[in-house]
Amino acid sequence: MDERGLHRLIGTIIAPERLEDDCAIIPCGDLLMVASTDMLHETTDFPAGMTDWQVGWMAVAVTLSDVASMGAAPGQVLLAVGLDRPERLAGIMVGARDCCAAAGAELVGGDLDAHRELTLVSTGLGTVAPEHLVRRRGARPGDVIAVTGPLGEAQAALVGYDRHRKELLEPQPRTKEGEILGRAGVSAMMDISDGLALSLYDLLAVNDCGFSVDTGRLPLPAGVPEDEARELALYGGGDFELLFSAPPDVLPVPGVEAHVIGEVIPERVVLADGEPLERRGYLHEWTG
Ligand SMILES: Nc1ncnc2c1ncn2[C@@H]1O[C@H](COP(=O)(O)OP(=O)(O)O)[C@@H](O)[C@H]1O
Ligand SMILES: Cc1ncc(C[n+]2csc(CCOP(=O)(O)OP(=O)(O)O)c2C)c(N)n1
Ligand SMILES: [Mg+2]
Ligand SMILES: [Mg+2]
Ligand SMILES: [Mg+2]
Repeated sequence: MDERGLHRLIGTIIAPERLEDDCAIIPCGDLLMVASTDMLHETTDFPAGMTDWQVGWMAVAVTLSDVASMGAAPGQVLLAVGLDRPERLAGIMVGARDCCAAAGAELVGGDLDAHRELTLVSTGLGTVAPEHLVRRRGARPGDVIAVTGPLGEAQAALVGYDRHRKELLEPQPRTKEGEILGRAGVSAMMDISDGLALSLYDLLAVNDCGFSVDTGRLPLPAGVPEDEARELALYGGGDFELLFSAPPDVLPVPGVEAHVIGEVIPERVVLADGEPLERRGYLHEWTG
């Protein structure tokens, strides 16, 4: 069983539309509030050699990336820390604060507990005008598909390409880009935490159309042989670029690096170079 299967179970207990986007969407006066919460663990998310500052940074970055994917402006972050050793706390909190500051967000609260395995849960809030909200649903045939930067760099670092360690350990949430893209009128958006292929299948699940990618157009990690780089770009996790669709005349968007990688098609399939794309990537799994 993997997390997507268990999401279907959650969708029988709370409204399944609640699971369709990277964030929950909550009315907030004339605006909408978006809210994301994400859990990270030492063994699955913090590679050996990572500093405490980087641990705090990453925990905030992953949740602000979800806020950005809705077209929202980042606002507040709360960080719950299940702490294995007290001497780690200061570094973690400073990393979290610095990531908030870099994105224009504020660290306003959290929780603290003793825990055998270092476990961080970050909650991010943002706001957006209803007309600028972007959801995963909304892609239309004829739209282009684009991403905000190179894919596969985090996974490249995990398989030994040390030049990409900074991208793995200090992911940059695309908060500025998300807000600009929301105002520019992109039709659907999400962040790519689990790899491009899985993300395209997540979009497929909530849209009435399909997605066709030209692998020759993927922005690849530098310094990696091309075949391996393409594999990392399609299936590697931990990148945190934004994936979006938009009517072709929306691009280019000033202030946003956008790489067009394909187009939205009427058929409900995900294709790479005209062939069905494998549905695999970074998934939490339960054995037994
Ligand atoms: N245990 C849960 N209970 C309720 N909603 C959940 C739960 N886990 C995930 N979700 C919701 O499902 C959606 C997708 O979550 P997830 O796959 O973690 O997205 P992301 O990769 O963007 O963090 C989000 O809207 C999230 O709030
Ligand atoms: C050991 C290890 N593998 C991979 C990564 C890269 N990475 C960071 S977060 C993440 C996936 C996103 O985490 P998840 O808990 O799935 O969050 P969500 O998709 O809900 O945002 C990955 C693959 C990592 N940091 N450490
Ligand atoms: Mg996401
Ligand atoms: Mg999540
Ligand atoms: Mg994930």
